[in-house]
Order: sequence, then structure tokens, then C-alpha cells
Amino acid sequence: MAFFLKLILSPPVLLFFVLCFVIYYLVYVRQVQRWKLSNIPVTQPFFLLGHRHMFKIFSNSAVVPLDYIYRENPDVPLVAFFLTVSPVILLKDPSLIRKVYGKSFDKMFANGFFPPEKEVAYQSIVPISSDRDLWKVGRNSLAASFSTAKLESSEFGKFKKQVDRLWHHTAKSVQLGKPVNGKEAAHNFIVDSVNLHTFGVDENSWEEKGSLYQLVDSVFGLTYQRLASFFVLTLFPFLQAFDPLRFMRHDHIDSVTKFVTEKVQERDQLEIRNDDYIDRLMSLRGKTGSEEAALTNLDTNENPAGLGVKEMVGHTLTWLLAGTDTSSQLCLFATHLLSLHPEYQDRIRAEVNGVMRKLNTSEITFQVVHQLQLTEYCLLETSRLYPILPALMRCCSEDFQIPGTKYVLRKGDRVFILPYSMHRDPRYFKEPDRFYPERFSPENRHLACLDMYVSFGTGPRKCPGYKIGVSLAALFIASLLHKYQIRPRSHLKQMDATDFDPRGFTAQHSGQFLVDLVPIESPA
Ligand code: HEM
Repeated sequence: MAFFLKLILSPPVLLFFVLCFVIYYLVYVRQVQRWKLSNIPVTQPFFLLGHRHMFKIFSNSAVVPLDYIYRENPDVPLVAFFLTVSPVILLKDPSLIRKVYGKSFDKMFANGFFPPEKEVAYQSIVPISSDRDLWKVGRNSLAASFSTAKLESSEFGKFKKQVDRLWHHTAKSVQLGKPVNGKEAAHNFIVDSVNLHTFGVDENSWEEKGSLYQLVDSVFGLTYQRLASFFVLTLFPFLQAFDPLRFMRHDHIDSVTKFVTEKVQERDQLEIRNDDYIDRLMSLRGKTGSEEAALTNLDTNENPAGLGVKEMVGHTLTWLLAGTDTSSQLCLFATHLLSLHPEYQDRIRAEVNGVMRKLNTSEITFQVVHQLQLTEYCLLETSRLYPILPALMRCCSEDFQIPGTKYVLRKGDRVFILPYSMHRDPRYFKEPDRFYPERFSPENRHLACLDMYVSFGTGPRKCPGYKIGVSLAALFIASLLHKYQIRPRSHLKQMDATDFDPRGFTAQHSGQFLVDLVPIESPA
């Protein structure tokens, strides 16, 4: 300790810090001057973090200060605020959002992650890609794995396994008189479901966390270092040259490369086909260079423009990244809201049992799940109150004037929308803080401005997997409620952004989430 103090107080180190501070200040002053001349309204800047509300991030999730900024500027269509030395533009007006996120897509394609240009595997991860061609290939390769028709048929066996495990482990807690850890149940259920359905990997996370589970955890694991690097990269993407700062480090890419290589080789050698995403990727393989030779069966594949190993790795990471944490957070927040609203639990249970009777089945199959209307409204309403991505960003690739306005965006400008704040704006959703799933039913559509419902994004980069995510969450909720009444244990009132974990860049609640499960006497 004494050594470090001595080091920090030594003249050269002190001088270095003072110099950095002065440079930072000069850049800040220059940026503020430049923005004062722009015709976009700017909030009062504040040295160091950029905005006075940003100091709240030391005790809150970043959603809290962003929501303050949204609420404090009620009547403007857009407003800029400073994040450290960089201004970001917050869009609030529905027609502006449509123009920028939709119609101006060509100029607003990048979403601010900017993975290194030459790294194909990294650029093939669809939600973070800034390469138009690789992004398009990625979206196409994903398309078939989102078919919910497929879920309804041969696929159910894979999910039944997860339902049985959920029931088995919750029954054990109930027997011991213990509450159930909702976070763990949701995460195990979703990660294992995705792994089996998508990659044919049967991991039982209830017993042991497998390699794919650990990978998801290391990308989304909550640490201040991850959060800090996320913010730093958002502002200064060129720093991705430093591996420890990256969203997806080299060791993540390496472990998925190993996984994909082994899977493909195994299936080629044993001539196994599993009708899953890996099969789909294999059918899209191309005649690529020697680097890909280990994976490319040239005799049977005549598609010269097909996928190479690196693209396959990126697409695999896409599923792990975009499909798992989002869906498990949706399960968790739905469990929370339903635990506080037992009347909806009873109605969902009646709906599940009714559809099962109608279809003459004793299983909660996907045919059942897809007829659960109220359950779907509850999940959409959950996503409204807790959009898993509470802020969405785009980055401008060339100067242009937003059509029909006087506002000019410059190359490099970052533009935000805030689903969390938009969804709680009473101008767009009546009684916005109330859990009211029926607002999504066709007869109540006038109660909400559904254009402003952006839980799954908006424009051409909208979530392509939301149907499958919602179906998985519906299966989870229907399975729980078929057997149990859920009672709140750790969270007795409806959470809001102040309950989110400060270390998360998605909406994640902090701490343990416990519920008590009371068995239903005799499920019909
Ligand atoms: C139900 C839970 C889910 C939620 C709340 C959700 C939310 C979102 C949101 C808000 C976006 C837009 C991001 C942006 O505009 O920058 C997005 C994009 C995306 N989501 Fe989802 N998602 C869910 C499930 C899934 C699933 C199961 C998959 C399957 C792989 C998936 C794949 C993707 C992909 C690939 C993108 C990137 C689209 C692009 O950049 O073109 N999502 N998701």
C-alpha cells in the first residue's frame, strides 16, 4: 500500500495525471462549444461525466440517470446530453424515431459496437455487426431457426426435458420448505433449452454449469470492469484493440471456434444430422480457403459463396449472446410481476388447462403455448415495464438532415432511444406504471401507442428472434403456473430501474430473487 501511494505521489506520475486531466478538460470545452452552435437542444453539460445525473451511476443502473434526462425534457422532440466528453442525441418524438431508425437506416446502420473491421468472426455476430454484408448473411442464416412451426412439431421432446427438470428441482425446494431462486430457475431453463434446441448440446445446468453456460456467464456476468469497458467502448470504439476491454474477448471467440469445429467434424465423421442450427450452418458451408479445410466438406458442398468457419462462429455466438440472457430476464421479470398479481396467475392457469383440454393433451406442448393469449399479453406487458435492453443506440455514418426537419446529424453522432422511459411515458401508455396485460388485446389497442413499444427494437435491425424468445418464456411461465401458485418472497413491491443492478448494461435486477411455490392441489 505504502509503495503504491509513494508511486502515485511521485512527481512523474503526478505530472502524467495532471496532463491527462488538462487534455480531457480542453477536449470537453471544445466539444461543448461545438454543440452549443448546433441546432439540436443541448442539456446543461457537466464536467467529468458529462451530465449531472450521470453521477447517479455510482449507486444505480445507468437506466436511472437516462430516465431522469428523458423526463426532465418533456416537450422537445430530441435533446442532446453529454456522456463524458461526447454528446449523444436522445430521440423522443415518435415520427423522428421512425425517420432515423427506419427510413434513414442506410445512414444509421451501425449500432455503436464497431467490432474490429477485419475480424470476420466478430463482425458476424449479428447484434453487434457493423459490416452490412456479414450482417445480412447472419440474419439469413438465423432465419430458419426461428420457425415456430418447427417448435410445434418434432422439437417438443427437447423442451419437455427442460420442463421436467424445472418441475423436478422446484419440487425438491418445495419438499424442503425452501424458496426457489427465480433467477437461477429461469437462467437454467433458458440456457439449457437454447443449447439443446439450437446446438444439440444437452447440458444440465441444475447439476453442473457446462461450457456454454459458462461462456454466457462470462459475457453477461455482472462486474464493474465489464460495465466500465462497455461505456468506454461505446464512446471510443477504437480501444477494442485492447483485448481485455472488448465486449467479446479473444478467448470467447477461441472457445466457440473449438466448439463449432468439434461439432461439425463429429457430425461429418459420424454422419449425424440433428435438424438443428448447427445442421443449418453446415448446409450453408462454402468452398472457402485452406484455413477452412478442416470444416469444409468440398465433395458435398458446391456453394462457393457459403459460410466459412469464422462466420459460423459469429452466428453461433449470435444465438448465445442475443437469445439467452434476454429470454431468461423476460422469464424472471414475468415471474416477479405475476407473483404480485395472483389474479393473473389464476387466469393463466385456467387458460393453460383449458387449451390442454381442448387439444386433448397432458403435456404443455408448443401447440398449447401458441394458443395462450393472456400469457402472451402478460409477457408483452412484462417487456413493456422491463425492456431488457433499456437503451438502444445507432451511429451516423455520414452527415445528413433528418427528412422534414431542420436537424442535421453528423458522421459519428450517436443517437439513443430509451425503451424504458418511452414505455413509462403517460402520453403513450395510459397508467404506465400499472401492470395491465389487457392493454395488448385487440379491443384495447387504443389505450397504447404501440409504435412506441420498442422492447424488441424498431426498424430493419429489429429483433428477429422475439417470437421464439416469447414462446420459451411462455413455456416457462405456463409450466410453473400449471403446478404452482407463485408467492413473492424477496420482492414484495413492483421493481423499477432503481432496483436494477448498477453493473448491468441490460436491465437486470440486483441481488437474489426468491419466490415461494405453493403446489396446486390437483392440476387439471
Ligand atoms: C424475448 C427476449 C428478447 C428480447 C427482449 C430481445 C430484444 C432485442 C432487441 C431490443 C433488439 C434490438 C437491438 C437494437 O436495436 O440495437 C434485438 C436484436 C436482436 N435479437 Fe433479440 N430479443 C429477444 C430474444 C431473442 C432471441 C431468442 C434471439 C435468437 C437468437 C434474438 C436474436 C436477436 C438478434 C440476432 C438481434 C440483432 C438484430 C440485428 O442487429 O439485425 N433475440 N433483440
